[in-house]
Amino acid sequence: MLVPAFKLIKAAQKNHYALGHFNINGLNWITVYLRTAQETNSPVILATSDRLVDRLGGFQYLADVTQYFIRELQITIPVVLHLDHGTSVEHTKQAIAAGYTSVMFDGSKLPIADNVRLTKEVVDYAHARNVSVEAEVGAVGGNENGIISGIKYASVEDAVQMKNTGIDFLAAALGSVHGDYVGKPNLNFERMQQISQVTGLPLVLHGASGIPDDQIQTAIKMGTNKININTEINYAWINAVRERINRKDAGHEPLPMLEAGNEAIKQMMLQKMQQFHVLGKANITKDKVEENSN
Ligand SMILES: O=C(O)C[C@@H](O)[C@H](O)C(=O)COP(=O)(O)O
Ligand SMILES: [Zn+2]
Repeated sequence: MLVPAFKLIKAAQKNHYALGHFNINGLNWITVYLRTAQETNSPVILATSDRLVDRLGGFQYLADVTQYFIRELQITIPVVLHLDHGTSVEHTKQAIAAGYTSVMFDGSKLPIADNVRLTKEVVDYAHARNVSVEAEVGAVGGNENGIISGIKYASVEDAVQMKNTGIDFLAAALGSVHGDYVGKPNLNFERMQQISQVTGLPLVLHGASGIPDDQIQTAIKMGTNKININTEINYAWINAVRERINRKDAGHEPLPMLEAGNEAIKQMMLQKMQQFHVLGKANITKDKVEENSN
């Protein structure tokens, strides 16, 4: 069942766990995520990063193929199809028109006034169509050739301004980095808790690959209810496929190689969902979804 994130994120907030947000990098990712979430009776967020949407086939293809697999694989757990790091208001509208049930508008590179104004436009458009919205304040860092740059810690004031747009969840950047960390992550948990308490919003942790378990647990305690994972899943896939290809008996059939990658995605996803305490939580959220779907 494809659903918006409204009820799922509220259930996570109320019950102190985090939804897993897993990025799609090809069709295999979609089927493995759906099957693993179904097998474990867990709600799941499938996300496509705006920077990759065209290369993956476009919004309509991604929405249609996800719906197709949900039907064919008889998936009954709640599934959110989310636009990750939407780069423009126009793209969030295109994703919604294609059937995405949740969108992120990423205005983190803009001055806060512009970020707030454009996010509000997205919220008005999305909510009128029963689609949930994530926004970002501060900026998540990036790793470019081993050099970390672009980290900007979110302020409480910016978070409050963003809350007033009516968003459903907030990526308050507090020291996390997309891709590999150099040294230890330096997250500001005190600010995280403050933003959570002052805004009352469920928080989103981007760049969660490579963050040690104790910090993930602290983030959940401080109000994080959605955790984004991409890099670690991709490394798991790459390493498994590489190992399978390099075997002496590798042969020439691509499928066993891809299947080794699928299994690695599954194991990493399971590990993350266990860490986020979301395993088996589909019923809490499913009841809420059904209760509120009219
Ligand atoms: O790579 C993308 O474009 C998606 C990621 O930014 C995702 O939103 C995310 O935050 C995952 O972080 P990672 O696990 O450090 O790649
Ligand atoms: Zn991200």
